[in-house]
This record gives sequence, structure tokens and C-alpha cells, in this order.
Amino acid sequence: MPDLPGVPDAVRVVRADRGAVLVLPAHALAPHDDAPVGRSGAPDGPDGHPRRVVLDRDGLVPGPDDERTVPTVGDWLLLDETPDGPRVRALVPRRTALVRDTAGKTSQTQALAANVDVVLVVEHLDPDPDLGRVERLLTLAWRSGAQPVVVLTKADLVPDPEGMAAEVADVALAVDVHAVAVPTGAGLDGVRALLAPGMTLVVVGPSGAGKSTLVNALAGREVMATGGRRADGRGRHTTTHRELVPLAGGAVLIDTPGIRGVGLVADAEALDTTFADVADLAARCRFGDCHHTGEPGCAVQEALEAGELAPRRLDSWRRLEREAAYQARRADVRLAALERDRWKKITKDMHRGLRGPGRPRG
Ligand SMILES: Nc1nc2c(ncn2[C@@H]2O[C@H](COP(=O)(O)OP(=O)(O)OP(=O)(O)O)[C@@H](O)[C@H]2O)c(=O)[nH]1
Ligand SMILES: [Zn+2]
Repeated sequence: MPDLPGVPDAVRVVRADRGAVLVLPAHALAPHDDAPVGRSGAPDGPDGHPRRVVLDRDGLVPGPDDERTVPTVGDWLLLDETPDGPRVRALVPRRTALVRDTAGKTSQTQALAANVDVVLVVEHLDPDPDLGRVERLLTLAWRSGAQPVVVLTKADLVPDPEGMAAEVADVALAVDVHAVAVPTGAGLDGVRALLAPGMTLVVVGPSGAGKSTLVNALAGREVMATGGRRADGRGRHTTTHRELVPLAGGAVLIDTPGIRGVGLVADAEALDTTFADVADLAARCRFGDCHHTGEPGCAVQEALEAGELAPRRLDSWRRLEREAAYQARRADVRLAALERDRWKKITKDMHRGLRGPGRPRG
């Protein structure tokens, strides 16, 4: 059973659309017989189908500290039953959240999945894996509070998957790396070992990496449509929404559409975890504010010259640091705007109060 002490009646969001969410009760997520399933992967049964809960008009739910929040896949919600159907009373505080920065002049973030234990960073071996993308997704994963794991797909299409996996492992510090081939089943057991009851795993990676194929292989059935021709002949299928899939063993998987250039939400700690090697070197530079561009006593430059640090790795770190700093500045601008609006409202209310008994209060 999912571990939610003190919140016995919570339901979990399996899919979030603009004005409504689909939810399942905790017992539908507990280990179950692999009965025939609906499209959403929920077990059939009297109450096995996900329930649709219509949201307030703003599409938000009351979160912790009264802050209204956009619900996302993996969230736990408390419901009230009303004559008009179920309403969301509250969002249970998120243990972890995979958050990305969305495009926009001022910063806005979007939670892709909530209450996740493991982030599966999926990357293909054929064509060659993109190390920079793996580093970016690992940073996103560390920032979420969940444990990242790298899954390299299409191992059946390359001559030396283990050698390639070792290269990826060099840039994925403190992270397990699995090479898998779904057609042969090779390497899947290593990933299956993560599927303990109550665990929530989210799958992220570029379009075509094989995320839905992996989810189906782990579920042991077709829960997500995958690439290749669609049955209706209308070209390639690609996942268009995020969805939580309960597995028979009591773990849940969240599939996501391929994310192109996910915006990094600033987090120095996450970057330092992904790039622990570079951060350790930088901490040994003679000057605390070393830019690693030729200063005397620069441990980063020394490691580069000694061939102990790959120039690609340093470039990647710099790029992600710049991006995170940019995002943080935009977040500050947005926060400042919000503060301004808040003060405007407070002073307006004050003036109204000073004008004396205009309207009755309360
Ligand atoms: N040979 C081989 N092909 C694979 C493997 N995994 C996935 N594929 C193929 O790669 C293509 C893309 O797989 P999908 O699972 O749809 O990829 P996805 O990451 O879910 O893509 P989006 O839905 O667009 O985000 C499909 O044609 C799969 O059959 C694998 O391990 N080996
Ligand atoms: Zn330096």
C-alpha cells in the first residue's frame, strides 16, 4: 500500500487534463491480479476504473499553505463528496516533484509528475546516446528529490552495448545505468528490480527513445501505444499525455511524452550532484570565484590539461549552469511582479479601510 500515514482516503491522480483529473483510490494501486485493463491501465472492477473529478474553474486545487496549485500526475488528493459529484478538498503535500521550466517571458514552472521515487532517464543507444541530454535530464531528476536511474534502450541494435553503457556511466555519477533490449528482454530484469510495491517511477527522455515500449515491457501488456505505424494508418504514434500506470506488483509507472529541451529549474545542488566531479575540482581552485578560464592555481584547467576532465563535460556543466542562472533570474522577475501586485492590493485595501465606514464589513 502506498505509504500515506494519516491520509487514509486520498486518491491518486492517474491523468490530469485541463479541467478535470482522473483518480484511483489507494487500494486500486496495491498489488493485484493482472486482470484485463482499460486504456488507462487501471484494473477493471466495481470501482477499479478511474473516477473523473471536475476541477474548479481556475483548474487549480487547494495546496499546502493555501496556495492554489495545478494538480499533476502522481498527486494525492482528498475529495469531498457533494450532490454535484466529487470535489477536491486538498492536495496532499508533494514528497517529490519533477518540475520543469516552461517557456515564457517571466518564469513559470510546471510539475510533470509528483511523489516519484525513481526517475528513469531513457536514452537510445541507436542512434548514439546524447550525453548532454542525459546530463540535463539527470539534473532535472536530482532536482526532483527522486533517485535517477539511466536506461539505455535498443541495445539489440548496437554491437557493444556494454561498452556504450560504460561511457554513459562515466557521466552519470552515483547513478545505475542499464542497457536494455526490449525485443530480446536483455537487461530488463535490472529495471524490474526497481518495481517494489508502493514505488512510483517516472519515465523521461526524448521522443522515440522507447519510453512507451519500456513501460509496456515492464507492465507485461500493451498499456501505452508505441511508435511505428498506428492501426488507423495515420502515421507514427507518439505519446501525447502523461499517464500513471498501476502495475500488478503494486508499483506504478508514469509515462511522459518525449520532452524536447526541458527547461531546467535552477538548483545549484542538483547541478553539483550531476557534475560532482567538476564541482569537486572547482572547490580546489586557488580562488573562490575562479572562472576556470586561465586563472593561476585552477584545478579545473589542470584536470583538463592532464586529460582527467573531458572538455565536453566542462562545456556541458557551463551550459547548464548558464541556463539555470537564466531561469533563476526570470523566476526572480516573476516573484517581484507578484510581490508588487500583492502590495498594490494591500495598500488599496488599506486606503479603502481609511476612507471609513463605506461598506459594511464581514
Ligand atoms: N530494436 C528495438 N527497438 C525499440 C526498442 N525500444 C523501442 N524500440 C522502438 O523504437 C520506436 C519508438 O518507441 P516508443 O516506445 O514509441 O518511443 P517513446 O519514447 O515512447 O516515444 P514518444 O511517445 O514519441 O515520446 C518504436 O518503433 C519501438 O518499437 C528496443 O529495445 N529495441
Ligand atoms: Zn578554476
